[in-house]
Amino acid sequence: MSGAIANADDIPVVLLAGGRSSRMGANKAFATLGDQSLFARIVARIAKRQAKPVALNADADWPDAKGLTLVPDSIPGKLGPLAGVLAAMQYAAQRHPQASHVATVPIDSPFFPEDLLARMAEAIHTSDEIAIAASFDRDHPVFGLWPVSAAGDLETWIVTDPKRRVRDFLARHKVRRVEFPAVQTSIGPLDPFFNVNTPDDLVEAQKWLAALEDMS
Ligand SMILES: Nc1nc2c(ncn2[C@@H]2O[C@H](COP(=O)(O)OP(=O)(O)OP(=O)(O)O)[C@@H](O)[C@H]2O)c(=O)[nH]1
Repeated sequence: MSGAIANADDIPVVLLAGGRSSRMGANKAFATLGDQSLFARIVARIAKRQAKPVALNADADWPDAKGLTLVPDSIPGKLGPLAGVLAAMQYAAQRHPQASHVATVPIDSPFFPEDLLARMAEAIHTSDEIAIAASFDRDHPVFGLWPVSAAGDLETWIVTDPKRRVRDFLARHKVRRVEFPAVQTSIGPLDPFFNVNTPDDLVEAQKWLAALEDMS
């Protein structure tokens, strides 16, 4: 059954790159994996099979946005990924008024599925539904399709809910969870949403990258 969003290419994509990178100790977007920064790798991975990213949600002093529109959080204070989701929704409402949804992709998950947006778009049936990615029975809401119409509710929730738990926000809306399979590699099954938070994660990511390159 096809959903209300027929073409994933029409969905604006915003990269989430705010936050503190406190576990990495330096901005993880510029950590090097293989011969590229995570940031460059993610931009290239999206552009390969899916819509081109259009905006980068990051601090206003970001050094080089690679031609993407820079969209800082509208509520300051590094309040977490949902503050980036809100900025993405507000950006889409202003700059892509025909879009019912905006997609968010975090800057720290270099192996996300190439069919991510297509499958997420298929899962959405009405313009007010949220789609989030899942793997190994765990949700990854930073990979989401967010209804632009929910921006007001999200803004109110961020400002008024002191805990700002993502699952509490999701509970207020109709959510489609889209489960993605593990990627089989020579060293074992890779979670496609493996994310790089620490220097040790970066070492592990290098191993997964080598295993993936062995297979290609
Ligand atoms: N816009 C925005 N994005 C955020 C914020 N916090 C985290 N993110 C993004 O959300 C994704 C997941 O971030 P986390 O790893 O949970 O948090 P982090 O602040 O980047 O890193 P830690 O300080 O190590 O927890 C990444 O893509 C971050 O760039 C925020 O306050 N604003």
